Amino acid sequence: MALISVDEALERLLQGTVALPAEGVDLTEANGRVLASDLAATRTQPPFPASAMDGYAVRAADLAHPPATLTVIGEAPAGHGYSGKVLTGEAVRIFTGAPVPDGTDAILIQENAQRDGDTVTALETVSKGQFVRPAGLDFHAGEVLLRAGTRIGFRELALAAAMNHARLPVHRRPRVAILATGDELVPPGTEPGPNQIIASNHAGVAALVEDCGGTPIHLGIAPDRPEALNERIAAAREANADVLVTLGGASVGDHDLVQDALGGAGMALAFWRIAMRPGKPLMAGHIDDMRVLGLPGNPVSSLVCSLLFLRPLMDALLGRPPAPRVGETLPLAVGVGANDQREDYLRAALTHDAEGVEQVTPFPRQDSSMLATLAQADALVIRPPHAPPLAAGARVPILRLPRSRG
Ligand SMILES: Nc1nc2c(c(=O)[nH]1)N[C@H]1C(S)=C(S)[C@@H](COP(=O)(O)OP(=O)(O)OC[C@H]3O[C@@H](n4cnc5c(N)ncnc54)[C@H](O)[C@@H]3O)O[C@H]1N2
Ligand code: MOO
Repeated sequence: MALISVDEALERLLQGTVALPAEGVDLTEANGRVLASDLAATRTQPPFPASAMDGYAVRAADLAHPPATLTVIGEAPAGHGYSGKVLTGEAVRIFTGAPVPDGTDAILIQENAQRDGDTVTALETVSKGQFVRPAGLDFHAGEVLLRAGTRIGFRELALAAAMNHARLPVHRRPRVAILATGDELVPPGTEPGPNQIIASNHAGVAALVEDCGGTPIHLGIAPDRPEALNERIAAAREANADVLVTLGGASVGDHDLVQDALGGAGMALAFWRIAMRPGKPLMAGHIDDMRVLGLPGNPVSSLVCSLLFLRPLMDALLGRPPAPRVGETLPLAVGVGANDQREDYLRAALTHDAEGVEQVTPFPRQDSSMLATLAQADALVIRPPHAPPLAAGARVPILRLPRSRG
């Protein structure tokens, strides 16, 4: 089978993918979830003209020539309000958030007022509307403020609460079963045998699944035996996985048994082997409605392919619009050589030159086993197939890597 392009592979992977059904969750459980329908305000906020300051509700015209003394006829704390009408020469003691009483049109802040028993003297003028939040300043009932496909974060959560939604319609979280394969692998925290290494890919992929809003299902490490693989593939189906991610065993070696096992379980192959580095042996298909993504075993390959393929698949399952793969370009700080037929994703550092212009430096060594350089990288430089050599200063497409603070 010939190598297919990254774009073609993405298209085949996402073909026919529909968003998972909606479910209702309490606001307290909604952080990180993706809205399944548009959300409109059920109320107007603020519902009444409200004071933005502690002070006195006044008629601005009364204070045209300070100092002006007014009679304090009542009090309006937040949550209560003053029910009477305020006439000329009168004021109401008011606190932040309280409804502005009838007849008043501005707030005199208490720092500019002198209280003396039943009277208050304004030391400054105020303009009409000063420190008054008109009704609906924030939003009006019926306004759609959050769209389907929006990922709920701390800001959206507070807004949904203010709109008086106690439960939110969100897409069910994609369930992603993750299966590491290979006799050479032992779990982190155990002592490897003489020819073994620590399995790392499942941990990174599971974290990415969580970051994308999915639930990882850990299927452990299957040794290179067909029965062991068959057993774990069956376990993925029993766990109702929406996606099965296999790690390793995707290439052409005698011990790369994954594709055979998946084929035996009824997988319809969408593609195998793509024109990408790292990630050549990537494979995709489906067993009934369970998607299958066969990631290459090399650690950097599996994580870069997760970013480029698993992330958009998760977005599609969550009803989110696909993020553009390429968009930004930056100047190279150093020259790069010509590329071959595989689209290359080079781990790179972002820095600023003397003029403060951001620039990108690909690391000199790009072996797909080197996880340390992936963790150090700020971005991936994308080199299209057959790209010519480029000198320092040439602009190249980049993909910023998600980074935790710190
Ligand atoms: N003759 C050829 N050999 C290889 C080709 C090829 O086209 N012809 N492709 C190479 C490329 S490119 C890649 S990428 C690798 C991927 O092969 P597999 O997907 O079959 O991966 P494995 O052989 O199982 O493992 C490769 C490498 O990664 C380590 N590994 C595997 N799983 C994990 C894990 N969960 N955590 C950490 N490390 C893992 C494994 O020990 C190997 O070192 O094939 C090339 N070969
Ligand atoms: O494609 Mo492999 O992922 O070059 O190492």
